[in-house]
Amino acid sequence: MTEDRPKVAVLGGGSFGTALASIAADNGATVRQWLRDDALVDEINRNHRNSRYLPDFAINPAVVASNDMSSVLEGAELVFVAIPSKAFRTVVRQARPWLHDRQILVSTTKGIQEEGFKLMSQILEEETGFSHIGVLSGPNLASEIAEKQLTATVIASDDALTRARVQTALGCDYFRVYASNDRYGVELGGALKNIYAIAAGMAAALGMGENTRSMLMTRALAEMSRFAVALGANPMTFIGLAGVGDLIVTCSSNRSRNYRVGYAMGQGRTLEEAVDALGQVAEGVNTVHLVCAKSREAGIYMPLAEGLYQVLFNDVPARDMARLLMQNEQSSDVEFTLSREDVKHARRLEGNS
Ligand SMILES: NC(=O)c1ccc[n+]([C@@H]2O[C@H](COP(=O)([O-])OP(=O)(O)OC[C@H]3O[C@@H](n4cnc5c(N)ncnc54)[C@H](O)[C@@H]3O)[C@@H](O)[C@H]2O)c1
Ligand SMILES: O=P(O)(O)OC[C@H](O)CO
Repeated sequence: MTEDRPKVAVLGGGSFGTALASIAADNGATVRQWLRDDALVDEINRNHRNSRYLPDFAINPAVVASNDMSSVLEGAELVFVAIPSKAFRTVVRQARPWLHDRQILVSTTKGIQEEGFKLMSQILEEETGFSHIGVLSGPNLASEIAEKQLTATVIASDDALTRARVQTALGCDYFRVYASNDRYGVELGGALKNIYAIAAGMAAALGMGENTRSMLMTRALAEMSRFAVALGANPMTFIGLAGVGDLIVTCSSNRSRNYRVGYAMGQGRTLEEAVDALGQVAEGVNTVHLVCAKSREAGIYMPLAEGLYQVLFNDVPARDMARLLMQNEQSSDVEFTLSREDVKHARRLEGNS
């Protein structure tokens, strides 16, 4: 019976918003999807296709698209916001008149706002003041979800109702939803891994080997967790799907937009050419800029992010940067068990003996 079905709204007509809307519909929800583009609205409603963002995907016909925010949000119990970080606050403000505090609001966006280094769920909180707020993040390439490849994600919230409602609305035989109460860590993990995916794409284009790829991902994880812990996240979150899980998929797949930007640059394209050719959002380009500024300000050691910054914005060749990074001071493997300072100290003692 239609009345018993959860009512879900998805804001955003890109690849992830479209994939998510279809999962919720497959799972029995009544789903409305908001997007700006009239032609795309029409295509989704008539042909159940989104040829701009997910051309080969047959969208569940129960998804109804509209560019009218009020009709999309009317009666919605669960609202997913899948809008790139640069436009996130603007769209939440547009939606605000039709949002209310009994709704569950969930960000799926893996980016950071420049002003105040705000994560998207913090923007949801600031713009609404509501308490049922969460973040959905994990190894979730939209195009694989569209193929119904078996996939898992994380709903992170300190609100138990938010976690349970999202697990019920999205969990199905091809999509598992795990719960976390470290919203900040899960959200930071999703944003940070995009930086290293760009570097991994570059390394692949330059023909670097599997040892190199493994070193890059593992040191990326050390760097991400160092940064996140300095900002108050739980380091254990980074051994989960939204940490190492998302890092693995994004650093390994040419379906990742961030990886593709790095790959194109490794083949000799400029950053501008690589981003233009993509035609979709690669959040990591902006994130590396913001994270490097933040880590310099807070004194957090981030050699990989800094190296990538030099390659992206100061024209340092990627291969030269890789060589420079290999000459850095020898350090600790897992610094939560052996600190970097202890390694430095031992090396000083050795030098003096
Ligand atoms: N695509 C994925 O595989 C995937 C998976 C997980 C999370 N995400 C995250 O989801 C977020 C959204 O990504 P996506 O993949 O759907 O992006 P996308 O590039 O496929 O599409 C972006 C969508 O946002 C819309 N948009 C942009 N500016 C807008 C504005 N001012 N007002 C209204 N709409 C606007 C575009 O028209 C488009 O419909 C990203 O932050 C990304 O990190 C993406
Ligand atoms: O295509 P990307 O690089 O934005 O990555 C998509 C998802 O974040 C993968 O989990």
